[in-house]
Amino acid sequence: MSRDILVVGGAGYIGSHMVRMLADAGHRVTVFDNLCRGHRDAVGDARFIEGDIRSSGDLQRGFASGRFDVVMHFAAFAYVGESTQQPALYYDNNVTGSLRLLEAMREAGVNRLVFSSTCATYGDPVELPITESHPQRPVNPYGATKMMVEHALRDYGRAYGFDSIALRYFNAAGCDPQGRVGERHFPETHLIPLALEEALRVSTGGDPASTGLSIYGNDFDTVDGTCVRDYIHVDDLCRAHLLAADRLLSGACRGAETYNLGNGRGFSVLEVIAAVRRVTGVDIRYRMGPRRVGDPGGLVGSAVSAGEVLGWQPRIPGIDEMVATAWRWMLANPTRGAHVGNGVASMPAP
Ligand SMILES: NC(=O)c1ccc[n+]([C@@H]2O[C@H](COP(=O)([O-])OP(=O)(O)OC[C@H]3O[C@@H](n4cnc5c(N)ncnc54)[C@H](O)[C@@H]3O)[C@@H](O)[C@H]2O)c1
Ligand SMILES: O=c1ccn([C@@H]2O[C@H](COP(=O)(O)OP(=O)(O)O[C@H]3O[C@H](CO)[C@@H](O)[C@H](O)[C@H]3O)[C@@H](O)[C@H]2O)c(=O)[nH]1
Repeated sequence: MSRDILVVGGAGYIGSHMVRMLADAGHRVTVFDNLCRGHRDAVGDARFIEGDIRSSGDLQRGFASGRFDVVMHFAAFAYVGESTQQPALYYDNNVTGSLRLLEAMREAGVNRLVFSSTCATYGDPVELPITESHPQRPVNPYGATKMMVEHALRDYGRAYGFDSIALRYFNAAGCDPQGRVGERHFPETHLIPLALEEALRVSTGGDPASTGLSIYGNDFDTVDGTCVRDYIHVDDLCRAHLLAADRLLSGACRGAETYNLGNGRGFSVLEVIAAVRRVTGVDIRYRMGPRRVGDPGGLVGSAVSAGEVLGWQPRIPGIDEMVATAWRWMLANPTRGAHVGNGVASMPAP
């Protein structure tokens, strides 16, 4: 059945993949985004409202423009490192912005939300794989902001009959296998696209003075000392959102629920670089650098609950396949649309 879905932050990396998947599934999609880190052309043919979630006025305008069955909320700042340097930016955008969105939803009588949460809410794991009941003790401001929104969702569920599903993603990776959208962060901070940029640079004979990729620490208690993360394909994440929306619409979710989304398998930074070498055939260079503040050593998730309750299973679990989808997109879009990019490090008040 076709539904009206509001995708907040739909011009960003994961959001733009979601927009494609919703449209492919026959839903009517409206995107609300202030384009501070997203791209207007990533939204495709979907209806677009330019607005900031920190502005109640912008949100009222957005909700007045239609009736929405479900809201999917991707809008946030999402860099662990940046959050340790500029926490104010993160509390303002991720917490204040999300609270304004919840209030605007209440005012508009829309009470179904799928929220992008993160494994960064767990902090340093006390046991692996991490299940949803693992203690949440975030070790960086980014994780703290997402945990605060989860708490608000629980309280809204109890008090206001507000139904929500928070999906705690592990590390999003890859691009649309059909090559329609990709990952376009400026500057890029994520490991896989950075390694692929390096492969592209080497294979096209670019800047020989480049020092290559820096690995943030090799003294963690992991298989080879570098950080281990559970990478999950962006389309698998988006499919979980479709299933979560179905669950909300069926009335089966009452209050706030949370599910991990990961593959249950971790890869170290060195193993990711090895995968990038296999896929691209390029011997990319790297150097060992210091740890990045706020990085836990190993994060691997259990997504058993998402399987049991949502019926979700990853379809692209292999690291090489994930990397290959991102590499194909990068080869086809070597500048990643930088001419229409923005990606400013801060943004003005709404
Ligand atoms: N990328 C990952 O590995 C990952 C992992 C776990 C959770 N998440 C979460 O998933 C969501 C999407 O992540 P992403 O990697 O696609 O990020 P992204 O930066 O590519 O996309 C975020 C989008 O939100 C928009 N936005 C930001 N602040 C806004 C505001 N105040 N008002 C309106 N729009 C605003 C940006 O312009 C951008 O289009 C985030 O909430 C992030 O915390 C991401
Ligand atoms: O140049 C680099 C970039 C990253 N890393 C390491 O690679 C791993 C992955 O880093 P990155 O790709 O930056 O992702 P994370 O910092 O793990 O954060 C992502 O994944 C989180 C879930 O784990 C999400 O919540 C965040 O939004 C998302 O940015 C980490 O161990 C980093 O220390 C390096 O060694 N060198």
